[in-house]
Amino acid sequence: MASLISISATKNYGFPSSKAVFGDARVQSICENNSKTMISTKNTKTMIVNVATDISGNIQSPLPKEVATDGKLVAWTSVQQERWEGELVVEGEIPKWLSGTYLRNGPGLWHVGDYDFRHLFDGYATLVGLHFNNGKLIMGHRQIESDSYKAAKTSKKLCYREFSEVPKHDNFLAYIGDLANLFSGASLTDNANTGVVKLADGRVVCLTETIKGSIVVDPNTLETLEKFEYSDSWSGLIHSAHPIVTDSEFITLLPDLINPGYVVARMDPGTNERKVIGRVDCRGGPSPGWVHSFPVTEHYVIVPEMPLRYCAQNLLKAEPTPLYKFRWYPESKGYMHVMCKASGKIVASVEVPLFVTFHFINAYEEKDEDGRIIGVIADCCEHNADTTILDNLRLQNLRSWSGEDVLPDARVGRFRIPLDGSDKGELFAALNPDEHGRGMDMCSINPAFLGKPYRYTYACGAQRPCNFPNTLTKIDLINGKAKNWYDEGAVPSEPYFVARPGATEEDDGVVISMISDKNGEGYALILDGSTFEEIARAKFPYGLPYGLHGCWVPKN
Ligand SMILES: CC(=O)/C=C/C=C(C)/C=C/C1=C(C)CCCC1(C)C
Ligand SMILES: CC(/C=C/C=O)=C\C=C\C=O
Ligand SMILES: [Fe+2]
Repeated sequence: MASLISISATKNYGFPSSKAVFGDARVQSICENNSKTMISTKNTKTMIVNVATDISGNIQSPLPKEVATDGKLVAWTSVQQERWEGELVVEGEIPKWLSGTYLRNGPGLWHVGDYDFRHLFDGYATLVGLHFNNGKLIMGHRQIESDSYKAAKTSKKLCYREFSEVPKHDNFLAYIGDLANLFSGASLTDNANTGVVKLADGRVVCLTETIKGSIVVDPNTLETLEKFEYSDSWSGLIHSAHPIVTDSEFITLLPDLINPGYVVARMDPGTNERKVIGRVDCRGGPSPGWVHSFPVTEHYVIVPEMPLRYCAQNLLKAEPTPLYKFRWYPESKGYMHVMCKASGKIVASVEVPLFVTFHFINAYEEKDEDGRIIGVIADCCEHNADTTILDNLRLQNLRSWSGEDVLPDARVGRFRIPLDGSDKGELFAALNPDEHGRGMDMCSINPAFLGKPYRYTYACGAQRPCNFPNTLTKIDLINGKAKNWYDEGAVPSEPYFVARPGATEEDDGVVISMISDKNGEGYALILDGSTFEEIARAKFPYGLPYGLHGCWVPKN
């Protein structure tokens, strides 16, 4: 395993050295000082790794140790150690133009001491970086140093409210205190485990659904730099985990739990100040629908009002409910609202069939022959209005798969929202879901097509039977066809499209994914965006846990 790592050359720090064996590769020397370990191998190359500590603060071996996984999938197993960095051996050829860093964030550590978390979304954030340069690939991973993670490490217990986990109280007074802290936001997690975005001003921010869980990181070292604090006076505690981020724009959606509705806000590059674009009141009740993501078109922000709504009673509960902090309100119906980016005015608000989605894929404006905008198309990974997907993502379910086909069906849900004043919109499958095995989530597109008519999306699909999306799929929304990549027993993470500089075709680029394979190992996979064939892969020193979303930081 370790022999697959070609170790990168660095300067000699001149520390005293000793001999050791590095996996099955002969290590000539290991030099240690406080926090850095320098490892040299026969071929004179050297790698710097940081001394790793586990969640209890115990020093772990700085070396990538043999994976204690009994050769089984590690996608749902806590990361082996706090951090690691080294060069990977590349099989195949990484295009020389691919120059920059792919960052992927996600929950990667699901326990504090002996206590095991229950839901995928509870895990402490693990940031993985793939640094591409001139056909070479250096990988690193590192835990994000949120207050929540640091407090758990120090006190050896859960200290903040995570997605489904709530700290235990010693007595009734402590419980009352915790409730007060829930309303002030003090007890909410800042565990930024959902995604990572590169802002137009260059800052790289890890995010989750709590506003306080926005953390600035260094894309090169993966180091936690500081909290991202908004300088405006918006007092809400939560936001969409997926803002719209481009080289010029940052748009976010703030659900209002007190006066059910959503505030749409923009933040200019170089500032931390959100400025309100507009507000939309909910049409159903009693609270706003969960809004993990939302799409935009060139002129509009699309605000989804999903019948799976935030639920005050469930927020107060100490034990997870089947729908966690949410409740399914089919009688409240589902709606799609269209807000003009320039004026903040609502130009359409339509009732749509019931839907369940985490991720919108893209949206665009439909025009008539005279070029007049007549409607909006908004595509999402839609779970057939079935909320069971949320409970499927419980770790016990993910870890205990015994071969049955238990992944609920999903499709590319396409909303058609008329802009002619009609009060109903449509929702239908954009292509036959069998094309992608009736599994569909964790999507990406060519970012140049954000908000515009587009043809391709990349996502995770299904080869059944399965309990989790297990393929990578390239979907052609014009021809209604999908091409699928599959490695038996493996779990691939979000396929992320990076366009070739100067490309004119929408799918001219590469697709990057990280794979947890059935043997407990893992690798970075590079597919050609056009043919969807593998062009390169590079094995990790050990398998990594599943991660959610990524971003691309080009080398400047
Ligand atoms: C990982 C992921 O995709 C989603 C994470 C969501 C989180 C951490 C949600 C946290 C919440 C609380 C701690 C209380 C308030 C409600 C809610 C936003 C669900
Ligand atoms: C991983 C996932 C759903 C998979 C089901 O098909 C959802 C992740 C949501 C948060 O980012
Ligand atoms: Fe997400």
